[in-house]
Amino acid sequence: SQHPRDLPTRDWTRSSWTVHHHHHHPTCPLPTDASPWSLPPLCPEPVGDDAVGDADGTWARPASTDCVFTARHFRGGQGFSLITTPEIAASVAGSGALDDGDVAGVGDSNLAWTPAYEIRDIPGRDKGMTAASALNGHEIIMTGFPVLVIRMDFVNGEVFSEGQKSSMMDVGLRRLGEEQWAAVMGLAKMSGDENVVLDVLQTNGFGVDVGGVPHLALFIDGSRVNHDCHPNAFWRFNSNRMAMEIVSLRPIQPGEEITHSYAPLGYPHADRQTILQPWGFTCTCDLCTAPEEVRSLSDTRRSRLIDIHHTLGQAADLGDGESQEKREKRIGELVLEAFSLIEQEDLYPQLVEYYERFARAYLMVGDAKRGRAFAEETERMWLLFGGGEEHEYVDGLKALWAAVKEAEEEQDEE
Ligand SMILES: C[S@@+](CC[C@H](N)C(=O)[O-])C[C@H]1O[C@@H](n2cnc3c(N)ncnc32)[C@H](O)[C@@H]1O
Repeated sequence: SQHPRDLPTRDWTRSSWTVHHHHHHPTCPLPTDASPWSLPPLCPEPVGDDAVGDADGTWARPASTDCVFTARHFRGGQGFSLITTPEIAASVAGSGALDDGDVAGVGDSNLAWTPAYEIRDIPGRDKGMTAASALNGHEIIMTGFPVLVIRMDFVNGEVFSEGQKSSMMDVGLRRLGEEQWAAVMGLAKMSGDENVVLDVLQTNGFGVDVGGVPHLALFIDGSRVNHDCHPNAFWRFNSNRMAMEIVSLRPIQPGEEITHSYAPLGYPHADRQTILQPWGFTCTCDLCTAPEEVRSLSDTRRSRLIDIHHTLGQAADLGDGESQEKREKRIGELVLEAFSLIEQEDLYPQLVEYYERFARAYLMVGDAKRGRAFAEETERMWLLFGGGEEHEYVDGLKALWAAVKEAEEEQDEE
């Protein structure tokens, strides 16, 4: 994990949803028609340091070894290549995530539709995304579909040699045609790695979950969004639709640059720099270039907010031996202070996480009523930021509601 310490902040800008298998096909095609892959998967025999071969020279490819899968027709011909295990590829194919039928904006002939954004030159940052017209808060600015999705362990592991990885990535992209190849090669690169596709992926990849497993996803337009520590947008990924959305956090003026934070929100300056190191740039956003006294005030507030998060996580020990009333009062003070800090730092998206902290702190000292109230707020924020009922924290919320019910039952018994 990139987190420099045990920090509370959920990374809204790097969020993702996992594949749920509740897609319904309107028709029942023959099994042989069901495969979305337009080419046979490419499954080379791994020769990396961690590849397993048999001593007697015979070799059987382990079932969970990565292959290159390609769907050329994906999203009206954009095309899509996936480097992952056959099991995960089968779950993606079976979930209907690659069908174009019910994906808005694909395949319909609404020529009057114009995107809400433009890709433009931004001084000092090469290219960036700007608003084509005025936007409200919580508007979907862009829906993007990946050209390439690669299993993280394939990239980081040593089952395949570096040469094999490089050629598998090349093949995956080449199979999408000259236009997509050129578009990807034109994206920002930072490391100068001789595996150019890997360099592009490290500079522009979005960490997403597919089949509950970490993958890196590459989007052409989505790659042009620059980082800001006080962003006006965030992104989310829905693996049921293989779609990434960039969503406004607040009203945006026409021509204003659209940004999201590559790092989780809420960290002080030094931590942010550490987190951003893998991207290889020094952040020039307003918060990072603010006068020293402004920045240090912001850092103080952020550090204090993180402290409160830790303290509330151990609310069971808070004012040990004190009366329940005193402990609830102490929690109430910390909750109010956290609210004020979140407002001053404009960390509104962080509330989704802090509300759960507040709920759990109250439950820990046996205050089921306040616990329930903050659980409701947590759920409301998840629906808002997750984009509806299909958000990624469904299981987490179930656990939270179970804890609320347990506390309520205990109270009834008293
Ligand atoms: C994912 S790309 C963003 C789009 C990029 N500007 C382009 O022209 O394709 C990431 C790169 O953009 C630049 N960048 C993004 N946010 C920045 C920021 N806040 N300050 C300085 N450079 C930034 C860095 O060069 C970084 O490696």
